[in-house]
Amino acid sequence: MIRAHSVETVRAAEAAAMAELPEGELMARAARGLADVATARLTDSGGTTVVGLVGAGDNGGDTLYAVAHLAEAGYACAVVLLPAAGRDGVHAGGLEAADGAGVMVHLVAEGPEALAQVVAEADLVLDGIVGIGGRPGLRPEAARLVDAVDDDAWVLAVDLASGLDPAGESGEDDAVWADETVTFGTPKPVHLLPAGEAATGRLTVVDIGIEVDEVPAAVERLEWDDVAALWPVPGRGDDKYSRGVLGLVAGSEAYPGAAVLGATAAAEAGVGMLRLVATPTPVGLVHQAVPEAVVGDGRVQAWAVGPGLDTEATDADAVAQLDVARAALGSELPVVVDAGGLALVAGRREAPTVLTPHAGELARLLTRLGTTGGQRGSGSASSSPAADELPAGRPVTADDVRADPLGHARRLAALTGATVLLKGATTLVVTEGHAVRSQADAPPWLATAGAGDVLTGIVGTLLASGLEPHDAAALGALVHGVTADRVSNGGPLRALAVAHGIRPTVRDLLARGRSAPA
Ligand SMILES: NC(=O)C1=CN([C@@H]2O[C@H](COP(=O)(O)OP(=O)(O)OC[C@H]3O[C@@H](n4cnc5c(N)ncnc54)[C@H](OP(=O)(O)O)[C@@H]3O)[C@@H](O)[C@H]2O)[C@@H](O)CC1
Ligand SMILES: Nc1ncnc2c1ncn2[C@@H]1O[C@H](COP(=O)(O)OP(=O)(O)O)[C@@H](O)[C@H]1O
Ligand SMILES: [K+]
Repeated sequence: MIRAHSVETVRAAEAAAMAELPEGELMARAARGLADVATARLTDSGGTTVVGLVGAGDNGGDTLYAVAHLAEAGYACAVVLLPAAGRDGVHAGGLEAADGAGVMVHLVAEGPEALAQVVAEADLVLDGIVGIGGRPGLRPEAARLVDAVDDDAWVLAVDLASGLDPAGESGEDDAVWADETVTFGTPKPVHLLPAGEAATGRLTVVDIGIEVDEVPAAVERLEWDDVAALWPVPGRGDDKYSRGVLGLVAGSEAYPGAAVLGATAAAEAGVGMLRLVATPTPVGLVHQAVPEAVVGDGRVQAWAVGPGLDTEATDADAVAQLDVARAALGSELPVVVDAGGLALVAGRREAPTVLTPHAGELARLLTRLGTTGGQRGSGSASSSPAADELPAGRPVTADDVRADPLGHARRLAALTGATVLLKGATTLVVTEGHAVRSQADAPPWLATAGAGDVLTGIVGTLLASGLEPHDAAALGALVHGVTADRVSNGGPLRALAVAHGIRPTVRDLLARGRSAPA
């Protein structure tokens, strides 16, 4: 599992480590690690020139020392000191090291054109403008230099891409767009959350000897090697009932295919037994595609409610199906609720519940439950001026959710007590009292109709086997995403193919776990 820690945790761990170490040792380790990564990238690309963008804090200090190492190794190195105070405005020890190594030092006072030319010549750019002490956004002089970076240069962000909110809660358009981020000690929330993940690029963690293992993480991400420990594997004493029966309330005369996708996914994920509650057309299709499924209501260990459910339909079959859906939501059994089922969510549910909206569904649900737009989510550290200018009392929109996915997912989790799995390129899993989980395993090809129905089938299977909602949701998102990546293999995919890819994917992930060292 990748664990990201808050800035406060990192500062405390840094202080504890510094108390035990000689002055400057942590920064020396950070700079050495940074220079090693930079050297590896320059070796790969055949690059020879390095430019460091240096801000006022210790992030600039790391950068100055790293550039000094690179100059000593023979690379042509320059730095641009961004503070208006010039040489007096940056880390003194770092500047001394850079001077001593023969690094060319440029000041902002030289003017934007001259500096843009310096930056444009770099094969590798070290972004040391700000780190965890930074406020979101770039100042104009920094933004101009960042714009001047050559498209082919490797942009290496020091600790985090400058301009991003270190907590990863507020999005920021004006930030460095890194090819790679070298972070120290532990990842920070921004590296794993939607607001910062894309600008972070590849994430490399350098060990500098700070201790955070015992401290709760702010954000977690399950990795392939976590699957074996979490995935329900049957034992000798199991039967189909003890493994977990899933009741799938899905499919309608209007959207029959969703039931096939959900049922196929559950069967492929190895559900003990599947009961389908649907109207005649989806029942007929599922009979063909998933002969293992049993039709009709009955005893189950968990429910999956919603794929292709038509809550507007009024014929007798649909009404009977909707009655089962409402009864499932009113029961004390675990439920995963998706698509049409979300329209039936009325508020808090005490039993284990996973809601799996995309941004538009989350917006509609929050609006219906009485939340309004025009303010940021409860989890947001700052409020965006654009959002504040909106009139209070208007409906929450999908754009509101996209601007602050974590804040809105937290709001729904607080309103319903449920685990909220917010779908997107990075899928968030939010449960009150737990570290946020963030999974980014899928290729963009997964953004295709029906993909969500497959996810519901997987998460339902995991709930039926007894997994906690937080684990079922994150593990389901991981397996869904990894399967999509394998099925896509760089090209288009269809939802049914993802469903059919689950079995070999889970088998291979379990085999990895068996061969991994204990
Ligand atoms: N923690 C650890 O274990 C270790 C941490 N290490 C390193 O220290 C870094 C943290 O250093 P830090 O605390 O000095 O803060 P940092 O990120 O350099 O920025 C603060 C400065 O930037 C300025 N500023 C703020 N916002 C701005 C903006 N938008 N645009 C422009 N300027 C802005 C602000 O000045 P102000 O404008 O407020 O006068 C202030 O002076 C950390 O990320 C890591 O790299 C390593 O050495 C090893 C061990
Ligand atoms: N850009 C993207 N990159 C990777 N995965 C994505 C992207 N956009 C959406 N997804 C994933 O694709 C799936 C789409 O599900 P959903 O929107 O519910 O589709 P449907 O309702 O048609 O089944 C979700 O699992 C979501 O996380
Ligand atoms: K930085």
